[in-house]
Amino acid sequence: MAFSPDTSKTTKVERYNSYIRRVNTTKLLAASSKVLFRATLLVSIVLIFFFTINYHPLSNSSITSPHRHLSAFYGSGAAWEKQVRHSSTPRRPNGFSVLVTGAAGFVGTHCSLALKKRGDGVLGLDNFNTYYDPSLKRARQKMLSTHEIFIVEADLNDAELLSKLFDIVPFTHVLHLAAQAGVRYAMQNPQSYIKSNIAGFVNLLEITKAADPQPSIVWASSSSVYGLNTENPFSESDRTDQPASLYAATKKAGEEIAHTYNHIYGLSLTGLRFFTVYGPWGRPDMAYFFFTKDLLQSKAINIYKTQDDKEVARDFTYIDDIVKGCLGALDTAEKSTGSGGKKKGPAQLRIYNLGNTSPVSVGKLVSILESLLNVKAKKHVIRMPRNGDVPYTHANVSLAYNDFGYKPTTDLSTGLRKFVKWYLSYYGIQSRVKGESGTKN
Ligand SMILES: O=C(O)[C@H]1O[C@H](OP(=O)(O)OP(=O)(O)OC[C@H]2O[C@@H](n3ccc(=O)[nH]c3=O)[C@H](O)[C@@H]2O)[C@H](O)[C@@H](O)[C@H]1O
Repeated sequence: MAFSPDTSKTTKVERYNSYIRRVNTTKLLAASSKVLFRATLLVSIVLIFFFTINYHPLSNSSITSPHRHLSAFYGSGAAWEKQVRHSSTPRRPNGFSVLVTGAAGFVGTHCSLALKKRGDGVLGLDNFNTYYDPSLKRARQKMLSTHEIFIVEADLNDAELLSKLFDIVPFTHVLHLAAQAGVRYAMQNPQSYIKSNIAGFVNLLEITKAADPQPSIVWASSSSVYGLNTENPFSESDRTDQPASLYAATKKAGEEIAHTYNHIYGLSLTGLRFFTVYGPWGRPDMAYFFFTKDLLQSKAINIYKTQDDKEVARDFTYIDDIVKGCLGALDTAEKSTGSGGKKKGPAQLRIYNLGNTSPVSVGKLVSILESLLNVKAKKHVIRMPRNGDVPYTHANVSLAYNDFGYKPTTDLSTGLRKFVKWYLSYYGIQSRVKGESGTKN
């Protein structure tokens, strides 16, 4: 018989020890789950508090919006609703009621004014982000408010607020100009382009598709969609599948997204490809604007040339011509065919170039500014950095001419003269230009 030790005592002791261990573990688990529960509760409270205070759809490291309240804040209160209704009510028979997104922006401000002046109702929407000097946006807002145009401060991605606006106002049209602009900045802050130009646009389309009545939408695409296109001039039927920058790619994506919402929901959509728009109240991030600033401060400027040492040129288009194009597109926009998100028939889908049809080199632009400002530029002619820029743009506008009589009438010298006059006046700079007032009004 094999030796077998008596294990009955040791087994009892082990069982007892094991029991004690289990009891201790259970106690420990209970205690730790209490601690865990409390910690989770605390973290949740902190997180809820943090997002309530700080969440903003456009928040990112380099662009901020000062308006960080919840949408419920904007959308509450009888006084607020009264302003929304008052601003958006047309004052002419059969006038439009237009929601202008990006109303504190350059093109948005000019279009809002033009619509209001002819008797349409205009409600603005803008997030007043810091991509460029927000004080200029505030000054535009102030100017619009003297014409009884109210701007709601909110982001395109704020679905709750947007639906509230559509609950209050039966908008006939949306002029969608809010976007992350700038070709070269897309390399620094790519996400801001996705947030505004894609997510924001889709959010707007989701709200408008569900609105009853559905408004007609006119929106800003860009000449940059032509990218590396070599046809000259650029026509709407040319290829646009070679964007040179993320900005261009998001605008091109917008055109495809517009197709989808038109196809599924019957939204009437018109995209306008703007060609380098300039003029009074313009954008400080654009070359003509910061060249003016730098020339006046005797700073050197970089003038780009192509990789094969050719001059870079743009079809610079004056703001008043663009405004006429936007109003023409709104006036000829057919009604959307859906209601409450259901398509009832085919709807209009359009794309137009809005350019000047007359490209001018950047060198020529600088020499016009030199003569208007009466200064000599310190020019550095350098090869265009590989940052999304294209060598030239040139619009064929015959489609817009045929459909709504679009005909640009302002040449670059005339337009820049008006810009310089505004610039000197706005910044209170003593004029060196004969006959120009340099006092801020
Ligand atoms: O049509 C559009 O859809 C776009 O137009 C505008 O882009 P662009 O045509 O690139 O205008 P802008 O930056 O003023 O540069 C003008 C010229 O100066 C050259 N340029 C620029 C900077 C510089 O330091 N030196 C220089 O030579 C530069 O190479 C270019 O040839 C809008 O900004 C954009 O948001 C979008 O709307």
